[in-house]
Amino acid sequence: MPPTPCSICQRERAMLRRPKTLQRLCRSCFYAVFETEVHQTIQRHGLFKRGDRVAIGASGGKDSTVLAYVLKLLNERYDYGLELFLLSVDEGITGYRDDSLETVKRNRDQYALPLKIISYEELYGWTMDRIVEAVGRKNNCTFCGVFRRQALDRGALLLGVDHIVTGHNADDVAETVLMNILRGDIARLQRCTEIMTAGDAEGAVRRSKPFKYAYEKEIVMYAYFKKLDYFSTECIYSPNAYRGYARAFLKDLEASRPSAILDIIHAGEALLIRADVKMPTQGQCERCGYVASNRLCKACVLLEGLNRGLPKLGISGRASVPDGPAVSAKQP
Ligand SMILES: Nc1ncnc2c1ncn2[C@@H]1O[C@H](COP(=O)(O)OP(=O)(O)OP(=O)(O)O)[C@@H](O)[C@H]1O
Repeated sequence: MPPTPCSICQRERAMLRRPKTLQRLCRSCFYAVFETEVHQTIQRHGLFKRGDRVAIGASGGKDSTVLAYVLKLLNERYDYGLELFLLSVDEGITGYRDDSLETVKRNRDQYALPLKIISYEELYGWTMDRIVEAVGRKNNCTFCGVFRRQALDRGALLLGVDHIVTGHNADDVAETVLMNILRGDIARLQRCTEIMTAGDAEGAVRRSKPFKYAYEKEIVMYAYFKKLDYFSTECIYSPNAYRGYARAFLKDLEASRPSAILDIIHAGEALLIRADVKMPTQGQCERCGYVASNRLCKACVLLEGLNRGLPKLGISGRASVPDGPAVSAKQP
C-alpha cells in the first residue's frame, strides 16, 4: 500500500494523526499548525504588548516546557518584542520537585532564558513534605494550589515582570469547567474560561494561558517529536480525586468525539451569570495585602492553621480564623 500523504502539503508522508482534527499530517505541517494556532490565540486575545516582561511558570513538565520553547520561538519568529523569563516554584517535595527543577535548569541553558526559583520554605516557612506530615495526603493539594498561585505572583514581583503565562492546556480548562459545574461553583466557573486575568489588585500580576485551545495530546506529541527535555513523573502527593473523575470522563468523551474538549470550553465561555446572582467581591487580605474575597486571603488562613497546629482550619471552607497572633505569608 502506498504511504498516506500529509493532508496539508500532500507531498510528505503522513507520520501522525492530529488528535484535535484527526487529520493525517507530516511532522513539519504538524509543527506549523500547532505553532500557528498558538500564535493566533496570542494575537486574537491580545495577550502581550511590545516590551512586556513575561515570566513562564516553569515546572519542568511537558506543558510548561513546550510553552517555553514555543513562546521563545514565536517571540523571535513574529518579533513580539517580549523579554522572557522562567519562574519556578519549589514546593519542597523531595523526590519530585527537586528532580523536575533540574530539568528546568537544563531548559534555562538550552533556551538561554533567565531562571528565578522561589520556594515555599522561604515564603511560608513550610515545605510540602512537612505540610503533608501535618495534614496527611488527602487535602494537601489545597495547600499546594493556594500557595503556588501566590508564590508565582510573589516571584513575578521579584522579577519585575508584567505578566505570567502558564502551561494550562485545553484539557485542563475543560476539566475545570466540568468540575465547577459539578460543584455548582459559579464564581470559579465564570473565571476559569478566561484566557487572561487582569491582575488589577495589589500584588496580582496579569496571568494568561496561551495553550487554552491546545490539546494535551498534541502538546505531548510536539514535545516527543521535537525531543524536548521535560520531566514526566506525576507528583508523589497528587491524588486530586475530583479532578481525576473529570479527567477520566473527558478522556471518554474525547475518544468518541475529539471536539468534545473544545465544545466544553466554548460552552463554558458562553454561559452567562444572571445579574441577580451574588458573586464574591475581591478585596485585599488584612494581613499580607494579597487579593482576597474575605478578610484574610486563603493562604494566610491555611498558614495560620498550620502554625497553630490546626491544619484543617482553612480546608473546611471557613475563610476567617479566630483571633490570634497575626501570622502572614512573608513578603519577599
Ligand atoms: N512548581 C511550579 N513552578 C512554576 N510553575 C508551575 C509549577 N507548577 C505548575 N506550574 C504552572 O502551572 C501550569 C499547570 O500546572 P499543573 O500542575 O496543572 O501541571 P501540568 O498540567 O502537568 O503542567 P506541566 O506539564 O507544565 O507540569 C504549568 O504548566 C506551569 O506553567
